[in-house]
Amino acid sequence: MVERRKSIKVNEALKRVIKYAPQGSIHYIPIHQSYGHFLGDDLVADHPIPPFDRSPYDGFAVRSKDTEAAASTHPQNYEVIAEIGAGSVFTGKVGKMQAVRIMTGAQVPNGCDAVIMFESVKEYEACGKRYIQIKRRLQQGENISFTGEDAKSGEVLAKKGTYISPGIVALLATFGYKQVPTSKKPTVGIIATGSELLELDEEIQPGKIRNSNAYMVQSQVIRAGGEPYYFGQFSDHFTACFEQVKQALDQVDILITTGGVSVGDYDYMQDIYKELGAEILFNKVGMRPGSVTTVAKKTGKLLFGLSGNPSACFVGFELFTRPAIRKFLHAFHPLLKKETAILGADFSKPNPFDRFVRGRLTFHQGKLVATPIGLDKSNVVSSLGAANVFIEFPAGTRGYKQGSEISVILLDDM
Ligand SMILES: Nc1nc2c(c(=O)[nH]1)N[C@H]1C(S)=C(S)[C@@H](COP(=O)(O)OP(=O)(O)OC[C@H]3O[C@@H](n4cnc5c(N)ncnc54)[C@H](O)[C@@H]3O)O[C@H]1N2
Ligand code: MOO
Ligand SMILES: [Mg+2]
Repeated sequence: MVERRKSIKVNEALKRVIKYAPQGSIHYIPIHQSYGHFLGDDLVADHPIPPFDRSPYDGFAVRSKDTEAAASTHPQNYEVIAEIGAGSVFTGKVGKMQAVRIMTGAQVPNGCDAVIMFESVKEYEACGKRYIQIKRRLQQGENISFTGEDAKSGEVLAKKGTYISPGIVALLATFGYKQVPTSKKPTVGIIATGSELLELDEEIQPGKIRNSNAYMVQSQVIRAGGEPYYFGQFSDHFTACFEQVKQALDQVDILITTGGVSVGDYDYMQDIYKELGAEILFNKVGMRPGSVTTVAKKTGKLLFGLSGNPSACFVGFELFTRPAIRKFLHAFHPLLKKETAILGADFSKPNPFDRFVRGRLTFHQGKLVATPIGLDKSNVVSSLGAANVFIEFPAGTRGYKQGSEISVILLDDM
């Protein structure tokens, strides 16, 4: 008799995954490798930015009070007593009706409180001295980038768990993080099962197909922030698969298998979990595709039994494995990122369960538009290439018209 499985809701399944998903350790890595990791600690400004009052222009630094009388009909003259480029500091004293020639990025000399651009002054020489002429009054603080106006000392500029984007790398460099505290990426083992699977360089044979899941899942792991480790593909033999799963689990933080999770005669994954002594968190979810997605836990590690069907495998990974990887990484937002979009085409199927339709999200006249792509079956591979979202059709609904507001899950969420 075929086993009857108890189906649970997607949210409940996700709750169980998040509850048991472990978190990884924090370690230091060189800054040039930090892009794409997650911050393992708050990024705190340990000094103000800019660290000194500086000039945002190439021009002349003056004392604004010396320009009080300046007007187009009444130009004032200032002696240029020094010249400083970025990186140099003028340590002398700037006196009444004096100016310092200053370049963008240089520290404003003590006593000066305004900068005027080259283009706004007239330069001339007299008796071997250099002068400028100013024809308007300058405000105190005019054209000065003040100490701390960009970031104050002690300010938390990015919280632990923030994704390290190129902008975060700029901040890390600004504050001297040659080594960056990051969450260790989980090693995610991948095992493909199926006696029908051909290696990629094998010719197509009757009844056989090439193994696409293993490679698809490896790239999904990388996109989610994990480190994939591929153990290879194995025929549907209980002992061989059991031994491989058992060995692999010792070597990784998270283990993914594809195929063999349904109720077929050669679907051994449930038996493997049993033999391992793993506790099954769920083995049926009220969703399509991916209803057979199974998650088990063993000695603090999660085992994801993803479907063999490519689209079901893809969806099962994004819905359940990605959040577990993000939790391992201490990500600030481990859960899926959603947006509201306008449906780009009619979707007439009934939805007796939560449906996750591969879709393409685009902008149209300032709005997000999500359009289902191609074939919507769980065994297809052709609609995966163009998908950048899942369009969510909740259980108990039917007949969505083009233009309806729908919720989408972002696949490229960083
Ligand atoms: N009697 C029932 N039959 C099925 C049920 C059910 O509830 N009762 N569920 C169906 C659903 S839904 C799905 S999804 C599949 C899940 O099957 P498995 O996860 O057990 O996967 P397999 O049987 O091993 O393979 C399914 C399908 O996918 C192809 N496959 C497998 N591995 C790969 C790979 N690495 N790359 C590409 N394609 C792969 C395989 O050849 C099969 O065609 O079960 C339904 N059946
Ligand atoms: O697990 Mo299946 O994908 O629902 O078609
Ligand atoms: Mg099967």
